[in-house]
Amino acid sequence: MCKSPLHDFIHGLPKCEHHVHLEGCLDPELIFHLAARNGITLPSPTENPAYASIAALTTRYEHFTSLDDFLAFYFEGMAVLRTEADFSDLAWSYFQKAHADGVHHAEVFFDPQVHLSRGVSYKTVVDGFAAGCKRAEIELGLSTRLIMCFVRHLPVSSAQEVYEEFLSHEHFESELVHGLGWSSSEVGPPKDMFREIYASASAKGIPLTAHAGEEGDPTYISTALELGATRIDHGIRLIEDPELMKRVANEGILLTVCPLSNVRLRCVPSVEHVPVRKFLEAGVKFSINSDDPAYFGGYILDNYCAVQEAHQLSVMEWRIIAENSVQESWIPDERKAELLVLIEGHVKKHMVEVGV
Ligand code: HPA
Ligand SMILES: [Zn+2]
Repeated sequence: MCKSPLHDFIHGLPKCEHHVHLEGCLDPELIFHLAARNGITLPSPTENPAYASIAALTTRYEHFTSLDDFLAFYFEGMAVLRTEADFSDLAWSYFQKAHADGVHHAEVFFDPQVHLSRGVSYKTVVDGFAAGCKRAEIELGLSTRLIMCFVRHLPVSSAQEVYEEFLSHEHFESELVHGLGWSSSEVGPPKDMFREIYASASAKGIPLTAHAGEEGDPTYISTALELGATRIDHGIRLIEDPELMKRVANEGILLTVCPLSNVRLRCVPSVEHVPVRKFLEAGVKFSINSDDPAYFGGYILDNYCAVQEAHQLSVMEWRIIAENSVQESWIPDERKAELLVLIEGHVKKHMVEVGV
């Protein structure tokens, strides 16, 4: 909870989340619990003292030194997920928290390559996550979308395999998996490593996004756009290239900004340095998201609150953020219209309460 007089308004503001990795919702307690349930040996504390206890692991997460330092824990942690129930329980626990934070629509990432590499099938992963999504739609009234991410630290051939599996499944036809993205290590592997896959997916009209401009410079963003991404995950380093920033604003490309993630991964020294105001002034559309909430110290409302404490936004600025989040969601116009009505009603109610 933040100290802002707008806290209740921000809490109740209808939100869309576009950048959350379901595997990033696996908190230390659940890691230890699932390791025991599935008979999986976590790294021994002599190998890595962070695994000495739930408390030690939680404390270690407060000291990531970079994206890759975090990713080592993230990929190690997800090894405890084995059964369809593990995946559906994890998704359901995220959706309950998101719902409590005022989320009405959530587009959620998952990383099948990493699960396949340890013998868990694509079907187990997708069926489990999809069951969690369905439950959230029925029991909580959320709309949801699954976005499959390719990871940049594994060979392109592994991404190609999972892309073919995605195309061959009924999931593709039924749009159970709605869009594609890429994530993992940014600086190091070739910027355009997914060129062929993105060209093929673009030609099929599949919505595409990409992690870029988190640690990497703005050329990572321009490369992602050149390859067909119509949305950019993170993108905070866009402010270093004013010309590209104009293009992103003119084309209405959404940045899915994750303030607490940026601080924990040392991309910025504090939330004050996340260029929220510069983006608002330049007309760049962005949403505010949690990324890997179990690792970065907060879910979506914590991120909204951190932005409010750092940037003191007005009701009208929050309205713009909320409306842009709806407009750039990958949902039909009718659903957008429903969500825009909710936002308008929420703003009006607030105005009446404060006597404006
Ligand atoms: O913030 C991130 N960046 C890149 N890859 C990721 N995978 C999970 N979270 C992230
Ligand atoms: Zn991410």
